[in-house]
Amino acid sequence: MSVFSHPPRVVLLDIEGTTAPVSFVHQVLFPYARAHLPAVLAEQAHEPVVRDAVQEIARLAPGVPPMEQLTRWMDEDAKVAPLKALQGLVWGLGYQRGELIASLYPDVVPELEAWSRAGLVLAVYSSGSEPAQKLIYGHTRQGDVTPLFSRFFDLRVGGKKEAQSYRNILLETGWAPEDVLFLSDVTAELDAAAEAGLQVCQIVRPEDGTLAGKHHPVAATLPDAARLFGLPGAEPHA
Ligand SMILES: CSCCC(=O)C(=O)COP(=O)(O)O
Ligand SMILES: [Mg+2]
Repeated sequence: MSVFSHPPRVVLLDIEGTTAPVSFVHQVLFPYARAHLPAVLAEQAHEPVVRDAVQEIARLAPGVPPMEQLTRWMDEDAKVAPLKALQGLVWGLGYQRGELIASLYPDVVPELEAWSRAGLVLAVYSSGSEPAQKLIYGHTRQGDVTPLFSRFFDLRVGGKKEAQSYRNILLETGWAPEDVLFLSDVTAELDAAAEAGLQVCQIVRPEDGTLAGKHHPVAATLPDAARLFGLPGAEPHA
């Protein structure tokens, strides 16, 4: 039974650590981007995504060679738009060549399908660029699951640790804050979303070694979150 009085109508989902294993992002996606970025930057300099990213790098880090700055950001796991745009471009090539296939936690697709069937609105908010989000959900081991999602939000609405970003999402969609449940593994993101009035739940995946915070409800899987928040589930609720 739910301990919450207002069942959410919208579920906004983080990706890394919430729907996709941290190990997949850090041991497969990030190294793939690191290996292929220099060639893509050199060979596709004329592409608008590359041109815009290089311009933005020059604005953010004047005088630093683009690849040097990108390497710094990758070392820091910085969530910056030009890096995220270029990583998305590289991953696109990887999925196209059949060198990448996206891994999601096993509970994710069945649960999202159950939520979608029940009429919940599903949306993504990740630091990964919108094209990168569509790629990951478009190339999962279970096939293309992008149709489950109505909206895709990335750093263009702002950083995930800032309350204003969540307010921007509410403004853009017209969603009422209390109707939206935000799921993430990162407590600072949940703090920001809660400040904007959203309902929040931390996804603490034991296999990722995520540490549970003290201030928000915690669930180990999406079905656990469904039980906590009174959402319909793929698994019958006890
Ligand atoms: C689109 S999958 C790669 C996600 C990514 O680049 C990243 O930095 C993780 O961000 P998230 O906000 O999903 O934790
Ligand atoms: Mg995350």
